[in-house]
Amino acid sequence: MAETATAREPVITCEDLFVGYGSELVLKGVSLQIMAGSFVLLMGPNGAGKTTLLKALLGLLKPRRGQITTPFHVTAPGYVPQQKSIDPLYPITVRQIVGMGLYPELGPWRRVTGDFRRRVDATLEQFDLLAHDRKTFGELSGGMRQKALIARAFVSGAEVFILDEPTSELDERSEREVVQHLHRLARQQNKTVLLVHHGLGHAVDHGDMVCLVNHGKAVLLEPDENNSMEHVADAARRGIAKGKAS
Ligand SMILES: Nc1ncnc2c1ncn2[C@@H]1O[C@H](COP(=O)(O)OP(=O)(O)OP(=O)(O)O)[C@@H](O)[C@H]1O
Repeated sequence: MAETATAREPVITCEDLFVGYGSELVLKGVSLQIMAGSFVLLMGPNGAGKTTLLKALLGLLKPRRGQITTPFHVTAPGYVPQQKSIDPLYPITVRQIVGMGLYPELGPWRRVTGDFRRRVDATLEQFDLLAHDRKTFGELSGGMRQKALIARAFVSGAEVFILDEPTSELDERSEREVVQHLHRLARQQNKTVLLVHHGLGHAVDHGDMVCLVNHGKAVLLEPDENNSMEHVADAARRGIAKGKAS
C-alpha cells in the first residue's frame, strides 16, 4: 500500500515546464509546487492552458521540456475529464462507469467483492444514480453524465483529485454538494484537489488558493490576513479581464 503524503508535503511539483501542440507552445516555463491537502482552483481565460496543464500532470501530454513529479505511478488520481471523453455511443452502463474507479484497487483480474459492490452502490446513491444504474452513458442527460464521471472519481481511494469543469451542467444543489464533498476530502482526509471551475460561486468559499493560468505561466495565489479567498479570486478574475483587454 502506498504511503499517504502528510499535510504540507509537496504532492505535485513542476519545474520549468514547456508544453504545446505542434507549433503552438501553450505553457512556457511553469514552475509550481502543490502541497498535500490543498484545494486549488484553476482559473484563467478560455484557451489559456488549464486543461493542457492538467493533462501534462496526468501524463497524457509529454512536456517539451521541464520536470513533473507526481505520485500517479503509485496511486492513480481521481480524474474527471471534460465531458466529451466518453463516446455516448459506447454501450457502457452507469454502474460499469462508476466501477471503473475501482480498477486500480482490483488488480489485473478485477475480482469484484461485496465490499467493492457496496462502495459502488453507495456512490451511485450519493449522486442519485442508483435507479438509473443500468442505463448506458448515451441514455443519460448531460448533468447525469457529469455525475457518473464524478462518481467514478469519488468511488476510488485516490490521493489526488483532478477535475476539469466537472459541474458545468449540474443544478445548483448538486454542484454545491460536489464542491462540499471535495472540501471534506481535502480537510478531513488530506486529499489534494485541483479543480477547473468557471462558475466559481461555491468553489471560492471552499478553495484554499487559486492557480492562475495565463500568458503561458501558472502562479499560485493564496489568501492571507489581508486578503480573503474571495479577494484572491476577484484579483485573479480582474487579472484575466485585464490580460484579455491588453
Ligand atoms: N488537442 C489539441 N491539439 C491542438 N491544440 C490544442 C489541443 N488542445 C488544446 N489546444 C490548444 O491549446 C491551447 C490551450 O487549450 P486548453 O484546452 O488547455 O485551454 P483551457 O484554459 O483549458 O481553456 P477552456 O477554459 O476554454 O477550457 C488553445 O490554444 C487550444 O487551441
